[in-house]
Parts: sequence; structure tokens; C-alpha cells
Amino acid sequence: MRIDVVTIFPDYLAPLDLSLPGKARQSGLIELGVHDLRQWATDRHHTVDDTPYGGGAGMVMKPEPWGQALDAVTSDDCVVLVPTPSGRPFRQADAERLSREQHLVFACGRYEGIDQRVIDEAASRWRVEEVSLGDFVLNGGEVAALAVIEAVVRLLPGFMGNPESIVEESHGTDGLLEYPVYTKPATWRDRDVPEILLSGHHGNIAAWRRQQSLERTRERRPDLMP
Ligand SMILES: Nc1ncccc1[N+](=O)[O-]
Repeated sequence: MRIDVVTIFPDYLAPLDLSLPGKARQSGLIELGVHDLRQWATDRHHTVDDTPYGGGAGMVMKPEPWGQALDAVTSDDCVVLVPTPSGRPFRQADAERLSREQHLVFACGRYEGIDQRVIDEAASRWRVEEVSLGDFVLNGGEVAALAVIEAVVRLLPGFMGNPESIVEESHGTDGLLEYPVYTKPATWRDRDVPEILLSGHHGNIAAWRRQQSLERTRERRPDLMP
């Protein structure tokens, strides 16, 4: 898989050189390109934003640099992902679907967003998905791009040491929240690990874990209850 990110803050994407994505890059399983939008802002000051038509606070990202940038980094069959609070909620199912793509391009907007014509023109040439991580406002799309990239890359075959660990996760196969987990010591600050987990009885343990998942989901995410 190839991943390209266009941003005015390329250093924000430096964490991708660490941990999982970094390892995946060394093994050649992903190619990552981070591009500074300003290289396509050809005026003397490399201007990337301007005041919004119709007035209003803040600045909007100009279309010309974005048009040149996307022309340069996209491929015919790529998916252009635009992190934005006005996007569709990004879910685990989207991470799974996107992990099967060959080329993802992240357009990270800042300020009040990117001129809509950039999105409209891109959507006439490539698959474009405006995605949101949640109902809160960040200052730009970079943090969201990092999160989406991690959610996608960790699903690629051969990246996770133990593929088993992917199956039993929150928002995984049965869509429930994950059950609580414990490890040694059996007692810590007078708190014991639930007896059932020490019983070695796998059937009962599975049932207890399912019950815990249901209770947690009912309590915290009733919207996910089956
Ligand atoms: N919440 C967000 N705020 C700004 C940019 C992107 C965002 N998001 O969730 O993808």
C-alpha cells in the first residue's frame, strides 16, 4: 500500500516513522510520502490561504496549490481522504475497507477548511471520502490522518505480530466493546483478578468475557448494542 499525505505541517506526520508504520515501511509493505503543500504555492510568499468569500472569521485554503498538489501525488485508483469535522464518522469498518486499497492520499486542511471546489473537482476524478473522527474541532486534519493511518496500517496482512490480537478488539467482529483485561500479579493493592480467569475453564471464561462486553457496551455505548 502507498500512502501520501499533503499538509502545511509535514513535521506533524513524523510519528509515522515510529512503531508500527515505521516497521511496515522498512519491510516495504507500505510506502509513505509526506508532502508540504507550500511547494505548490508558487507565489513569492507561498500563500496557501485567503479570506473567505461571503465574509466570516478565519481563512480558507486556496484552490490552486491544492489542485497542483493532488495532480502530483494521486494515481488513477487512489482514494483521497479529507479529514474534517463535517465528514462522515470514521469507523472500524472503514479502516478494514480502506486496508484493502492500494493507494490512500490524505489531504490535511487547516484553518477553516479547503475551498470546496478542490473537493468537488477531486471527486470528479478520484474516489473522495470526507471523514470525521468525532464531534470536536481540531486545528487541522493532521492528527486525524495519523489516527486513520494507524487504524488502517495495523490491519494490513503481516503487520501485526499476532493477527489473533486484532480479532478480539473493541469494535471488532461482534461490534461490542472489549471486556476488561488482567495480568500478573493475581493480587495488586488488595485487588484480586476475577476468579473465573484463573479457573482454566475456557468455556466459562468466554461466557464471562461476553457478559462483560455486553455490560460495558450497554453502559457506555448503548448505540452499539445488538
Ligand atoms: N475533528 C476534526 N477537526 C478538524 C479536522 C479534522 C477532524 N476530524 O475529526 O477528522
